[in-house]
Amino acid sequence: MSLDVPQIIILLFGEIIFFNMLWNLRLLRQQGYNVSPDAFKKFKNDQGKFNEALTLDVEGMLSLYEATHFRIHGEDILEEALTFTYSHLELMTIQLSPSLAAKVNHSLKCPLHKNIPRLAARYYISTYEEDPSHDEILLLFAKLDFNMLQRQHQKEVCNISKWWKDLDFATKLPFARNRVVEAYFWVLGVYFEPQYSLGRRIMTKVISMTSIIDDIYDVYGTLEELQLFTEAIKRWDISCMDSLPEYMKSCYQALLDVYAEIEQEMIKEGREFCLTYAKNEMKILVQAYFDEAKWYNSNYIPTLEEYMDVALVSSAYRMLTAIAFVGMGCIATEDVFQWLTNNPKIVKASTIICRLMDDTVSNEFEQKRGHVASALECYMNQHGVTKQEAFDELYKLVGSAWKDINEECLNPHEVPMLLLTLVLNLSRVINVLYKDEDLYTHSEGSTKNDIVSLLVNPCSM
Ligand SMILES: CC(C)=CCC/C(C)=C/COP(=O)(O)OP(=O)(O)O
Repeated sequence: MSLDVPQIIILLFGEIIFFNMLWNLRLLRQQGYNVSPDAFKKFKNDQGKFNEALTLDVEGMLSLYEATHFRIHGEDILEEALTFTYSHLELMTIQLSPSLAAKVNHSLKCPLHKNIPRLAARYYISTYEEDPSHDEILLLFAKLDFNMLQRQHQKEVCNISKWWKDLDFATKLPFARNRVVEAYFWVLGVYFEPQYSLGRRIMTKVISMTSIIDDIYDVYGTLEELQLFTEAIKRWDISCMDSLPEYMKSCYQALLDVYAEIEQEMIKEGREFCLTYAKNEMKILVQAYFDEAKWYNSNYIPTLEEYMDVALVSSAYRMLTAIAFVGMGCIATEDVFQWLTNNPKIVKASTIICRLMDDTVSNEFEQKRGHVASALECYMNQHGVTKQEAFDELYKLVGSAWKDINEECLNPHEVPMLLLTLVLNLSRVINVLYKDEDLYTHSEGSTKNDIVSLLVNPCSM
């Protein structure tokens, strides 16, 4: 390989400059500072391509790759940098030491920005330990902190599992998914810090109930039964239980009980106003579930636009955002809930990521079992294209939604960043659970491993 002068300069002196710039971009963007990526232009050659010499610096390439995930709309240079780094890093792994290859593969599979923070921390502790230059004290504190908090998480998940077992849905509703620990894992992705224990309890219970309700609509209920169920939830009154078929009664009762429990907690905090918003989001969600059931029962395939109007709601991510805010204490004011009700861009983006990633990976399984046409079928039917073409188009929409999220996380923010982080974290959970397949429903493989690493195995001391 012949190198030109700028390439040789990069080789000799560039590593430090290269490294610093990449770290800075990621770290500053992470903190909301809108720094420009234009400085990367100097790493391009006369043909406007990234200098091949950069590939000699694997750590630098990895940092550049990680930084590209913070790109916003119009940042073509970061788009090119992503293609450049991804393709080279993928090829390079065979020549690297096993530990560096593992690190690169891990990043390619799940970049830092799109990973669940608690999983990223657990992984980082283990790779940091392997680094011979690690600081012993720092490592010890990191492990102690991880293990102490893990003990708290273990107690929480034990208590929630007891509640779940007492409901006995495994016997009463055997067609439904039984996923309370997976639901808690989902919530750990949203907030893991010790002070959000109540939020985790509330949110895990709501996800577990939503999972059952989703299966009632998707798998089991007849249209007439679903109409009764939808009306009962909209009226939110225990007397409606009499009108429901037997198998729905225990679910309806449990749903009302969960929200009554939330109400008691909110009364203690003087934040009863949350309940109106939280219940309203659940009512809007079940109406969307019912609309999809009607489409399915009449074999109707909507256009993508028509489908998305309903399916973004049925992704449940706006409802879940409201529930996540309920557990955040006084920072989640009534104005914040009002903001959420107006479907802000960042929340819409997270619902797009949730819906499209779910639809593209669950498609075959769900269609075989019987399910409303997914975004894939809607797009294929509307545009007369192949499944792969539809998949590519929908993935572009997911990429665009991530840029919206990144943009909305830049300063200044409409609502506190602490709350926007929950929306970002919800999107990260989807990226982990719905990347290649539906790992929430089929949780026996990598989800089980992730759950074991967060909730069962402490860091070895
Ligand atoms: C985000 C929440 C509330 C999670 C609860 C569990 C759930 C409904 C997962 C999606 O299941 P699915 O893939 O069957 O969803 P859908 O039927 O909407 O495609």
